[in-house]
Amino acid sequence: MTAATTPLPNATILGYPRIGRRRELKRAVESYWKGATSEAELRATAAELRTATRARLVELGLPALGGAVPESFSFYDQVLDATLALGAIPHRFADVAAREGASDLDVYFALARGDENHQPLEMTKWFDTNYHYSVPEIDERTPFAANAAALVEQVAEARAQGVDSRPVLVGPVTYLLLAKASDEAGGGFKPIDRLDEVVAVYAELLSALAAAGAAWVQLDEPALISDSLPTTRDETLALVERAYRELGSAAERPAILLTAPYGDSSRVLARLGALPAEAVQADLVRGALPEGSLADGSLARAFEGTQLVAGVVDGRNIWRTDLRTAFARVEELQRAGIAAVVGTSNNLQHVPHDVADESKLDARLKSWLAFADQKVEQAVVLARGLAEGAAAIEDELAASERVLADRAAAPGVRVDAIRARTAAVGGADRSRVSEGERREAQRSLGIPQLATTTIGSFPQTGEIRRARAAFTRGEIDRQAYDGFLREEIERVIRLQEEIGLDILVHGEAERNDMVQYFAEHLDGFAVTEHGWVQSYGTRATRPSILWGDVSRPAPITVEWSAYAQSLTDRIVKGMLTGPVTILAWSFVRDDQPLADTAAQVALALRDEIDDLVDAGIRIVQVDEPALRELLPLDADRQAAYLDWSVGAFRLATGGASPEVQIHTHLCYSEFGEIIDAVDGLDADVTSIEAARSRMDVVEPLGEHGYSRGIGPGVYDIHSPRVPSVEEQAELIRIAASRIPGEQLWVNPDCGLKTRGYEETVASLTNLVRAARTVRESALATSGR
Ligand code: MET
Ligand SMILES: [Zn+2]
Repeated sequence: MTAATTPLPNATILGYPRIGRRRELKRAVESYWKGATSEAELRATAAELRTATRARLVELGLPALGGAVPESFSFYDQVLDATLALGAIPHRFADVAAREGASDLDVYFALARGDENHQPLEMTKWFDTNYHYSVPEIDERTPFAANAAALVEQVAEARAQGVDSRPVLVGPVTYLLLAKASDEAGGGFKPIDRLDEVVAVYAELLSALAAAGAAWVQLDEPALISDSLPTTRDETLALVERAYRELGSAAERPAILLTAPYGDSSRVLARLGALPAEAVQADLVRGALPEGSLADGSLARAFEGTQLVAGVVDGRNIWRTDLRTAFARVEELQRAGIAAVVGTSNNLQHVPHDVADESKLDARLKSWLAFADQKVEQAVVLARGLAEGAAAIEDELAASERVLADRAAAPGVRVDAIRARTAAVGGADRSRVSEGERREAQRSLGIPQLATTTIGSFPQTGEIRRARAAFTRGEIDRQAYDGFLREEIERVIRLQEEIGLDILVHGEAERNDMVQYFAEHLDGFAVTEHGWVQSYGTRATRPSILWGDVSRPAPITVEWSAYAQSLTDRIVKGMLTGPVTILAWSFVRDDQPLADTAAQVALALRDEIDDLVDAGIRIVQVDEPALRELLPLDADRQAAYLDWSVGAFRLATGGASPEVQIHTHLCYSEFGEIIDAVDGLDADVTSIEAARSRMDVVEPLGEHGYSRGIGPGVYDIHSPRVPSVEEQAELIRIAASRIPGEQLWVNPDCGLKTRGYEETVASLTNLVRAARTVRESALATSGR
């Protein structure tokens, strides 16, 4: 490095939400997509948002100078940003890039969303979060050429505002480990094979940033903490060492902050400290320091000349930090001779903007919460303590203690009756009679071979959304809204009868969201007004806050399911969201193990199943699409996780008598990895996503000797395309070649809520015909 490094200030954050306090970016981008605004207008809105963010961060106390303010804006996705910065445009998009007058932004959105002639880049979950990134497609011929324009523009924009910001980029190793080999890649090719070339392009990007005046750059390498990647952790570490030795030796570059967020970096931290990065961040919420490394001085030796950004403020959750404990940890590092500064555990993109925007939350609950802005303030307080001594922040430390004490003692946080009930749970509560006995008992349901059904939701039409909004705003009363929902249910039941489905659903029209709906009806949860968190691109969700002991004050879904069942002779499935998914898609309390929280939710669902059955429901589906998502990245923690998560599902469903058929639904493609866990759920029938992978999962299922009911999806609901009878019949045949017909169910990949009615009816009609075709040909060949 040519310029002398100015150390990072005492407080920083790894990134800030970029969607805008009122989701301004969503509106701006979607309006650009519709052609209602120009690229220049979109760019101007983006610049305004970035400028407002920097100003806000400085107002909250991050120093304007010295690289404390992260430059973490993205139009859509940070991995996609890296793809553009590397010029790594897949060949199949070369025509878009070559198009007359195509701007960088046109190429960018074409990759993200596809167009008439191009499938978009695949999307998948970013580490163990509910954020989805656009998966880079790399092969031997993918071009790499530095395109620093966007990064440089932002640095210049910040400087004009008087802010010396720190550009943020996904690091080279993580980028390539998250990429997939393109369809054109040769057998055996792995994107990471091209690390050296990619590092060379990063070196060019860094030099452009240095030239633009950036003092610091942040390179995120969460790959370092994951066991769920194509490389082992040791291999990943070796790759990171290779890459950063190279980057470190670049002639002209900003100082590098290398981050290892989202998990435990204790095994690698000392070696990261020894790299030529000027600062290294460790997630000290999820992770720890290397055992004994302070006492024996080894960490201090490794970090000589390197700052350690101590990620003590939780960037994944919305609770106020225990400042006293956090401060002690950073001070301890400093006392051990390490140049430690205060940071967050990860980018704050996973939390909402500002608690102050919530006008309807209970004031007491509100005082316990910290969204992004409050987290920044907390980091700033800790930093002041480092600079001026603990006495200078004693008021804040004491206030933080009071918040924790208030939270611990508040009514509803610990409810004796609920605790007594979970304490009394025994193994028997988690087990039903044997699978075989249940199969026998369920014969009375009269379910045919290759039974057809759906996953639960039917299209959420504009009419449904308008009715719900009118009800929420008080424009129509409960009676009118209920009447509307009943009509909707009746319509959906009649439609399914006409299409000829075997097992019906009520359609879930009453649900705004499969988790929030339950959160709104359970004690122990709160919902926010503006607590939006980006899920992917312009999509955001509003996770509920699980703050107290959970119980069910009254039945939730029974009225709707029972009404649907009263309309038809066919079986209507009851439809619940499972305990793990409810936890995964909410902000959960951090004052007790997740396993305990899950058990409370499970008992509430157990009561709901009881009531459903009493009301005449004979099949209940408990959805667990997030089962895989919460699987820890750290292999050592996976067994314990599967144990409690599977246990919670079994506790929810374990009270159902043998003749009640329990279904579950999981939607993700890496199903093969957790077949044992799925088997452990002990559900009678499981529906899974399989259409896009053309039934890849039936192979491992066959090998596993899976003996339960299984419905591999034959209709990909992610697109409006209508799959033909023959196409769906072919998928059923592939499944039937590995799985006995008695076990096989025929269903779509997932719920239909995002689809329109026209394509849904056509696709389901074909699905029912496909099942009939295969049934008939099977009967013909078996001579029955
Ligand atoms: C993301 S899984 C969705 C399951 C839910 N029952 C639905 O049909 O929408
Ligand atoms: Zn699903």
